[in-house]
Amino acid sequence: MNILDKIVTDKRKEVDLRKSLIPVSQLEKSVLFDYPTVSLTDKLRHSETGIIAEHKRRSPSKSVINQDLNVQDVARGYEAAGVCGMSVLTDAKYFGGGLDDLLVARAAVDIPLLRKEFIIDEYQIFEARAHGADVILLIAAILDKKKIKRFSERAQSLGLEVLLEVHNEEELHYSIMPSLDLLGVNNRNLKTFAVSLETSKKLSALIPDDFVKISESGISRVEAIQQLQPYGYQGFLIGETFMRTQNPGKAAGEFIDRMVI
Ligand SMILES: O=C(O)c1ccccc1NCC(=O)[C@H](O)[C@H](O)COP(=O)(O)O
Repeated sequence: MNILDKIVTDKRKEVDLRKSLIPVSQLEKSVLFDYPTVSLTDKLRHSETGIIAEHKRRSPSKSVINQDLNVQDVARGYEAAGVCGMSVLTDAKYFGGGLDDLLVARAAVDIPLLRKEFIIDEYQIFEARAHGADVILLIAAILDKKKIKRFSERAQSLGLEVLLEVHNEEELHYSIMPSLDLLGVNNRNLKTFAVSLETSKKLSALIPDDFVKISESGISRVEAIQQLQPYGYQGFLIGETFMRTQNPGKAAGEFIDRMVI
């Protein structure tokens, strides 16, 4: 079993339990459920830098990254740095996150928030809305075409934007559809953990121009972004590079300063 299979197997059990504890009708009563959302797509289209900064305590590929920080400080630091959006990992078992992290970030900042999660059930989209997300992630590698359509339409009906993540040409072919807002290419092979910016470069020409393109994972230097921009990428998802430091907001600010010189 590869890591994605393991995560999905555990996620199924977790989601079934959560559903039995908190019904959708209760999520719909959350104060945040009807709050206006903020568009990450618009922010990225009008940004010169396009940074989406992630809150990530640990990961299957790197184990512990940084468990000592306070999500509120990280979120405020990222916002002050001028990032376009923040990605909040909500998986507990493999990434040390949780839905509470999303709530704390929502209370702290106004920038668009991405719920970074392994979504396998519509229920998780209602959870995302109820906990203050503006955008959800759908990972093509763990969904079929029917589910991508159903989940993305559901998300948009709730006022959320949808970031679809792909890793290869095959995923791109079956998953592109009008109910998506953003197309992300993950440079990390989630089966082997090998990271290569070539994946973003190779797939860029296959992504229709009407989608905002995001390159995800393995970005540690401004030069990487300068290499990717000519391929049409307007968004860059960065986690470890910022989270390894004691002050991720400061690290993001310094990174952005180097981009605009
Ligand atoms: O990061 C991992 O090890 C990982 C393993 C299995 C599934 C997903 C994984 N990461 C999720 C992400 O997509 C990244 O957190 C995100 O793109 C930021 O990547 P990085 O800048 O390399 O931390």
